[in-house]
Amino acid sequence: MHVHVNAATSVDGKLSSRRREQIKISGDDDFARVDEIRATTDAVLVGVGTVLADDPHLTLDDDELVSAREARGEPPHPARVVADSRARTPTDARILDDEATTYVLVSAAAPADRRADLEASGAVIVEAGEERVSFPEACDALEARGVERLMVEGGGEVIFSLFSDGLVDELSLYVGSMVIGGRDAPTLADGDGFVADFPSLSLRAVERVDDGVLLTYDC
Ligand SMILES: NC(=O)C1=CN([C@@H]2O[C@H](COP(=O)(O)OP(=O)(O)OC[C@H]3O[C@@H](n4cnc5c(N)ncnc54)[C@H](OP(=O)(O)O)[C@@H]3O)[C@@H](O)[C@H]2O)C=CC1
Ligand SMILES: Nc1nc(O)c(N)c(N[C@@H]2O[C@H](COP(=O)(O)O)[C@@H](O)[C@H]2O)n1
Repeated sequence: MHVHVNAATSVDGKLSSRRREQIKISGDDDFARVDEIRATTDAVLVGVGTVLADDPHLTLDDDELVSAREARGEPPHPARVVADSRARTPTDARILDDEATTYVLVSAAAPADRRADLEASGAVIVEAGEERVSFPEACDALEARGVERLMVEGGGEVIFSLFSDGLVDELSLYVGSMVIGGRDAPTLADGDGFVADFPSLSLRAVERVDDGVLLTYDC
């Protein structure tokens, strides 16, 4: 499986503010670029923190990209995936509408009633891990369901775990020209942080996009 992480940060590396509310960091051209990456993937993954904070939809905005996928014999939108160890995703979350398949990755510790509620709301439950979602197991389970190309849109907890598990193949990072600040504001890679064996990336491209910079790395 190819795992492509895409995110937008402020100059100081923040994904959003300390209020953990969605902030428009990207400009129009960068959002169009994100749509194009989504269009080439089989599934788009976020953590439950992003679902609770942003209530994202994770489908394609551009109808021409939808038509091109259909012409290739693919579903109109990539599947949506949420890493949600205890099945906390709200049943009225936008990712649970019927526009695309939605996988909810849970751990063995997820309560049975919450799993049933999410299944009744259209989710496909995939168990991977004991207390917390195990991404290596989850990737195998998604691959068995036909997901070869996985895009990850955040947030910082999930991105850290994927780097920690050595699962990231590619990173595209849009750095917008704003300062957000805040010691408690989420950053590109949160979690416990590394103290040794820091993942070292290989810079492939640097490009000006909108009023910011797009950095592309092989990982
Ligand atoms: N600018 C940008 O590009 C983006 C910004 N954001 C912003 O980021 C913030 C949300 O980020 P964040 O709070 O880090 O949330 P995440 O989206 O990273 O979700 C974190 C949650 O995912 C669950 N999870 C399940 N398995 C794992 C695992 N193996 N490793 C890590 N987490 C796991 C955990 O909850 P549990 O234990 O219950 O499973 C955890 O609390 C919001 O403010 C949002 O607006 C988000 C995406 C993109
Ligand atoms: N690329 C990018 N730039 C920003 O400025 C952002 N705030 C985000 N956030 C991500 O986009 C998701 C919203 O997706 P929908 O438009 O609802 O499909 C959000 O949840 C973050 O993952 N991304």
